[in-house]
Amino acid sequence: MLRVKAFSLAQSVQLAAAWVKVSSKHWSQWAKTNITCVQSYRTEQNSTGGAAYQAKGMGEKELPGVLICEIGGAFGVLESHVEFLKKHFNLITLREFHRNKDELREKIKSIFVFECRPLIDRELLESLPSLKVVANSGVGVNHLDLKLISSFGVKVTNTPHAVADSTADIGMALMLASARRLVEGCHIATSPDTTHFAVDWLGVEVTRATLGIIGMGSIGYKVAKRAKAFDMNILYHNRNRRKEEEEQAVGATYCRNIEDLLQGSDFVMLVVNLTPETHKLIGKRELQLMKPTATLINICRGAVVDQDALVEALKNGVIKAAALDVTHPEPLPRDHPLLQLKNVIITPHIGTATVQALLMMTEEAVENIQAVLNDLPIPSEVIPQ
Ligand SMILES: O=C(O)C(=O)CO
Repeated sequence: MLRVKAFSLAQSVQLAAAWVKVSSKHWSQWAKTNITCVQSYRTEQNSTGGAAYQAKGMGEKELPGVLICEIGGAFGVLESHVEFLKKHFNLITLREFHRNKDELREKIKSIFVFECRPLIDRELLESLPSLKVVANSGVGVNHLDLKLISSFGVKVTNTPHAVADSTADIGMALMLASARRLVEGCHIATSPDTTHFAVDWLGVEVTRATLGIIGMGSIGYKVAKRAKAFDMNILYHNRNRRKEEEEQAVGATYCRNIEDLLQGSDFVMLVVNLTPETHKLIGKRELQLMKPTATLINICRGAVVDQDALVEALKNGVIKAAALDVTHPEPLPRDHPLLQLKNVIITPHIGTATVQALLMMTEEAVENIQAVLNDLPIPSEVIPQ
């Protein structure tokens, strides 16, 4: 289980005060820097209220070392983010580190994790005596061994705010696409065999339908906001109940029992962290509780669903359809039964695949690292429990 710290208004004020205190204390150190707040995505409820510091003109003093996997490629830092990162850090790739361990090991204060890389194992942690923080670019940290990392006195941070809008959008896109059978429609419209438009099926409307959201963190709440605009009835289940005013703002009803949510929803959307507790949270029993007309939407992690049970439920009409941005594994083997089913839509884990989200993730990760290195309150720390 993990807990993510989000800042309240009072904490944000505290953060600002702490920042002023620290920055004046270390003013000579910072005097040559021009610090600009680059964040624009934390203006709403749920926001950290923290600031991302874009430091300019720091060339004269040595920048803190941050270990990255590589630049470019599937698991590397995006080329377009390199200049921004270089304003804050001395970027050291894993390859450079292995080539020049003796000189670099003391210099590396943080690791920037992008798309699960670099792999943070005991060997790497033991070789980095000055390491203070592992900054994950993304919200899910199931690829990190939180206990192991914390046993080295190293903090872990993530970027729940940067990912929230884009991931909520994918949830809505999948729900609408499944309800209106967009993929089949697209196929008919573009197929070379189509001579006239003959659609022998109908979709359903999401308007006034009931959406059950399992997991009401930053992303779940953004989904609820969007669903409210579609006049949906909203049920939600979360470990911690939201404040009454937050529930009212989106018209969401809390279900203490997941069973009530499953039985009452036309669409069930999964937005939880993957932890031992949520592994296969949706199995045969849970699918059987859902309406035969219901659709399951997964935008968190594939392993939250028992996929064998899902295949059976979809084949046997236990539920109507599934729309999945995540599977286990990714991608699925090409002969996986989920890929053969007509009532399934699968996208390749694109919850945060937008220009804006990726940039904000990098900014939020930088903000977290800066906070740890400067002993400021950390906007998004992940605490192992
Ligand atoms: O932020 C994350 O954890 C993601 O999975 C991005 O889609």
